[in-house]
Amino acid sequence: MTSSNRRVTQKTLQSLLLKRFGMAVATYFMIAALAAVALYQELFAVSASAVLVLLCITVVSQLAFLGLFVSGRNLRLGDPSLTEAQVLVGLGLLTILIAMLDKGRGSFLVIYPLTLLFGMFQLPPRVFFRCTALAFFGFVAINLYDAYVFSMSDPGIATLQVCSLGLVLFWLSLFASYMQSMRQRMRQRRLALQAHQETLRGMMRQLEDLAATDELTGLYNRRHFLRIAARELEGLTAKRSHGLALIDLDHFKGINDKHGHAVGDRVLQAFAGIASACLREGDIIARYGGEEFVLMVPNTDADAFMACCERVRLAFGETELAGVKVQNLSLSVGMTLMSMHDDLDEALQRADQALYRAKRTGRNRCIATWEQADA
Ligand SMILES: Nc1nc2c(ncn2[C@@H]2O[C@H](COP(=O)(O)OP(=O)(O)OP(=O)(O)O)[C@@H](O)[C@H]2O)c(=O)[nH]1
Repeated sequence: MTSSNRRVTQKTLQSLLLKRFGMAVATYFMIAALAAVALYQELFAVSASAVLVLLCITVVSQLAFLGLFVSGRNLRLGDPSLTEAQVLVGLGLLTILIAMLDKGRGSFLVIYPLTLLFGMFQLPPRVFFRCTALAFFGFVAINLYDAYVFSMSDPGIATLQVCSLGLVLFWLSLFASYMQSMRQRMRQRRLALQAHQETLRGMMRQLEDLAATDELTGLYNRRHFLRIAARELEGLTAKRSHGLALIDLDHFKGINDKHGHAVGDRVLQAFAGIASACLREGDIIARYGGEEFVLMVPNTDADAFMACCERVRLAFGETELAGVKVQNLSLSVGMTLMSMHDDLDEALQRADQALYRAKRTGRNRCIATWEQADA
């Protein structure tokens, strides 16, 4: 991943985490409103100033989280979402709030599952179970303490509250682990699907290559050449020209007749290798059919194009096949230049006429249409 990509991903993650943090803060506001109602109804066993101290602790804890998110320090931690820490702080504050209450505890118990919901999709099942256990034992501890100091107002209701909280939290743990396994399965399916897509894309690429390539020589085939040559011609500007050449191996029938078809094939392959080695990246060579090839050299002029074709001709003349002595290998070339608004078929015809002239005047030579015009 590039550093700019990483930065974009981190920014998206941070804004998502800040949104979630905003939701948590909104929940704190709602609980504070509920606590205010309880205070008004005189349901607290402690003074209003003790409740105020708890409120201040809550504000400080949330400001600490906000500071971590805004400064980006959370990104240096193992879990940048700080989910476990936020859930634990939430559960701790809630347990203290409940401990401060006298009769209204039952109403605040529903906030335990609400707090735990924040961690349900994020926390691993083991950690989630630990959080629910802490919430449960925190509440049990409050009641045990009340019993110890003989301040339990209604032991029956307290027992019922402990049991119902235990039940709800146990169910929540099971549900969380079920949700996690569902997510895991979905992620595995998505990965498998991505792998299938990649294989399909690879197969498509192979098919495209096969459809564009001549099997024997590995060069482009005629159909593909015509397609890319037309595209190159479209992009041609007024002051530039492309070179187009038809290349025909001389007396190829004789090679086949004398050495056999297999050797003829090797000569065709040797030509493909030599021509590719002589050309530059961007030059387009293709098998036009039989022992005939077509070459397009983009953005060239008469001299440079002639030099290029001569290079191929001379290199092919020096070809040696391992294990067979094929003598006098040569080729003839018909060349033309294409300018803007030129027609590809017409240019191919011009090159063909030049090739015909090269054959007629003795083979093993490059003849250009502009030379015909000069002559
Ligand atoms: N080995 C082999 N031969 C091929 C292939 N395709 C075409 N040929 C042969 O190439 C020969 C071309 O012969 P001609 O068109 O008479 O041309 P030439 O013998 O090269 O004569 P000039 O072009 O006039 O120099 C034919 O015998 C075809 O059978 C191929 O894929 N492999």
